[in-house]
Amino acid sequence: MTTMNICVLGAGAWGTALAIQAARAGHDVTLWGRDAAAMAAMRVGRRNPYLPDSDLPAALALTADRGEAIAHAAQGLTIVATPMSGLRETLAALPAAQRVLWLCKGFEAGTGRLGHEIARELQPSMRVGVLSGPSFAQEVAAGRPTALVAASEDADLARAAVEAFHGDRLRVYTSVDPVGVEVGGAVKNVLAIAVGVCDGLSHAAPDAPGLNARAALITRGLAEMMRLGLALGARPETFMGLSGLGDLVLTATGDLSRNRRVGLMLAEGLALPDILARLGHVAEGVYSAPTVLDRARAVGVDMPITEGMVALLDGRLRADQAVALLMSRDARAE
Ligand SMILES: NC(=O)C1=CN([C@@H]2O[C@H](COP(=O)(O)OP(=O)(O)OC[C@H]3O[C@@H](n4cnc5c(N)ncnc54)[C@H](O)[C@@H]3O)[C@@H](O)[C@H]2O)C=CC1
Ligand SMILES: O=C(CO)COP(=O)(O)O
Repeated sequence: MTTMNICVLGAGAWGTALAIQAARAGHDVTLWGRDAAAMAAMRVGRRNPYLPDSDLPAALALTADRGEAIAHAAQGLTIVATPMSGLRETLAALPAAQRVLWLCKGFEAGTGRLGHEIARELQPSMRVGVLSGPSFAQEVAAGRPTALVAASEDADLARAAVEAFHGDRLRVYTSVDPVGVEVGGAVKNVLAIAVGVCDGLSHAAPDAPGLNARAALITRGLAEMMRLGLALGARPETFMGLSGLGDLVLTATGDLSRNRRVGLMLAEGLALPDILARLGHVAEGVYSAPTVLDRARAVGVDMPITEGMVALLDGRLRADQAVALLMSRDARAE
């Protein structure tokens, strides 16, 4: 293995977990976080409060100086690990020669753009890609087996992602379909909210939605994700892979998912601001849902589950009404 200089920009749960993974693999890793006091505390305690059960490897460098972190990876690999809302600003701050992978999953609020579309707008010559797939940060930090997919039009960049993270606990597959990988990652978050709502309602009454409804939502959700992806130019097989079906199953059914937990709490009748305060982490589906729907409408794609979630998140429908609306749709061919 060749040792690589890697910087991870964003010290939340996922950036920290992958920084731990790359440092354990023997790379020279610098993790940047924007909160200087939090980074100083992490330097002393060797823990990130987002991942309270995982020690930070001694060799992992921690900084609140973004320029220093970027310079460290000038010849290596830069990982953008901010939420979707920070991707634009972070990409704009990078030199064009930097090789960059981002981890965020969503459509940008306001513009409705995917990560690769933002990169094309800001840094057309930059070598870029996305790392996605079913992966709770806590499990990766704990060294539990995980498989990811690195997607880029630049084969060398996808190979660099494999070199940075692939190991006996973390497999990294490559893909040449960043559009499909990004659409999967963005839409599954909205669908996970929907499945959380369904599961949260399941004890409300003997005829409440149960396991049958959950399986139907996941399957029809996958169809909805795929319709949008194909309309945006993705390859159909990508949706059967790790970033599509894989991440949808994980996020919709795994209680570590923040998006699923948003759905469970909406089903309890909690207000969205209270839910987000309780979560303490980003739940991208909340911010992406309206933009997923806007993009779908712009290309003439029907996304009824997403539409129901947008109405619920807006406060136009209650949780039970959003689910009832899906059941009241006209019969059609699968
Ligand atoms: N946590 C997980 O298991 C996984 C998360 N992801 C994705 O990774 C992205 C980040 O998620 P997490 O790390 O889990 O979020 P988190 O909520 O744990 O942490 C987000 C961190 O980003 C920082 N941040 C926010 N805006 C920023 C900006 N503009 N510049 C710099 N830092 C900024 C916050 O201060 C916070 O430390 C999201 O898009 C999420 O969907 C993807 C796979 C797994
Ligand atoms: O993307 C994830 C797992 O692959 C994390 O999902 P949540 O953001 O819903 O926790």
